Amino acid sequence: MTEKVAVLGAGSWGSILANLLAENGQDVTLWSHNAEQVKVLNEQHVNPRYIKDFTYSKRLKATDDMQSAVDGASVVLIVVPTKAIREVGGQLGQLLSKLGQRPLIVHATKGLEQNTYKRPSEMLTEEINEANRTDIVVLSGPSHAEDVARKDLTSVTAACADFAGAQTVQKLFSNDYFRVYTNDDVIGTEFGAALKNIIAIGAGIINGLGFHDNAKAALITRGLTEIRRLGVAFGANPFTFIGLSGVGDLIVTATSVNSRNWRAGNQLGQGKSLKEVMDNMGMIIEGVYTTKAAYELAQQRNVSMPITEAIYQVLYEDADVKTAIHGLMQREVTSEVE
Ligand SMILES: NC(=O)C1=CN([C@@H]2O[C@H](COP(=O)(O)OP(=O)(O)OC[C@H]3O[C@@H](n4cnc5c(N)ncnc54)[C@H](OP(=O)(O)O)[C@@H]3O)[C@@H](O)[C@H]2O)C=CC1
Ligand SMILES: O=C(CO)COP(=O)(O)O
Repeated sequence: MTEKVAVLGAGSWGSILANLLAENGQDVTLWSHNAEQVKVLNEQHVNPRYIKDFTYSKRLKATDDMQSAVDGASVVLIVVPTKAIREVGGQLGQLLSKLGQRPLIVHATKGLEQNTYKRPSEMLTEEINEANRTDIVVLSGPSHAEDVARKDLTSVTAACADFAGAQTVQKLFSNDYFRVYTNDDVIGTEFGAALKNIIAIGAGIINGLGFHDNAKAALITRGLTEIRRLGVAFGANPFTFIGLSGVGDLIVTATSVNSRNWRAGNQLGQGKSLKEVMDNMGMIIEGVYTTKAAYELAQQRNVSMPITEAIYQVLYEDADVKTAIHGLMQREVTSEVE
């Protein structure tokens, strides 16, 4: 059955997920707040600022009018950076209330809100009335937009407390190159998604400093331990962290030159300033913001996250990268298994 889907956010990931759904035969409208980008998408089927050398499906329509995208949609997919979730979610909530609609809400955003430390699904719960949504589903996992664009084989997770919601998303997105698993652990899925970006920055720093595979493997493994620690403190299922939205996403982000977080860390390791790195990226580097949120949250909850703390010192306290990484090796020795 063809579903009417609205995709809100036309950056790298939103535009490629919208394209995938259009290719799957869904009736998709992609909303962007940028009228010029919409014109180019509709007339030339390209989105060069975000995905280079790629032609989008002619089935995909774009608009800068959120109401026309959302009107009649049974599914709304939100793919904007964490810092824009409240604004876009709030606009959506008002529209759905005005239109009297109750769609399935899906999001693919990876981060935690500054100061409140809320997960994207918590923000959406607050911004969209219960009467105007069925379930909220999180779509997450190892999935670089560039790889999905070229139809590399990709597997991800659809997480929802209600199995039916996760299953709807599974059916909607799955095809012969994009395989969706279900999970009922929304908390673990969102913590894994947000926190892996911190470790990816660390892995980039390690590379930029000239360290090799041993250091990378150790950072990823111990990084996963502290991601799990914080997630479990908030009620996550520990097994989620050995799944696609946990270690899967950590591997793809902490080992790939396609990762914006890894590239940011790599440049920091090579001696560039954070400002220089952020000015040049042109796309969201979620890990920079998540590091601050996770560091503060870990302090508040008394959860040990030494790698996050070291990255925080580099990003926010102007610590020397080399000293911060060596500091991790000089801590008191301890047991691996908790
Ligand atoms: N890229 C990827 O491979 C993947 C990304 N993600 C996650 O998806 C989320 C989005 O990332 P991604 O698409 O890569 O980011 P990009 O930086 O590529 O694009 C962000 C998009 O959001 C738009 N946007 C930003 N603020 C607002 C706002 N207030 N209102 C409306 N639109 C806004 C931007 O518009 P403008 O052009 O005007 O700035 C842009 O179109 C992130 O949380 C990321 O971690 C998840 C999996 C894979
Ligand atoms: O989340 C991602 C892949 O799963 C994208 O990571 P980056 O934002 O680091 O590019």
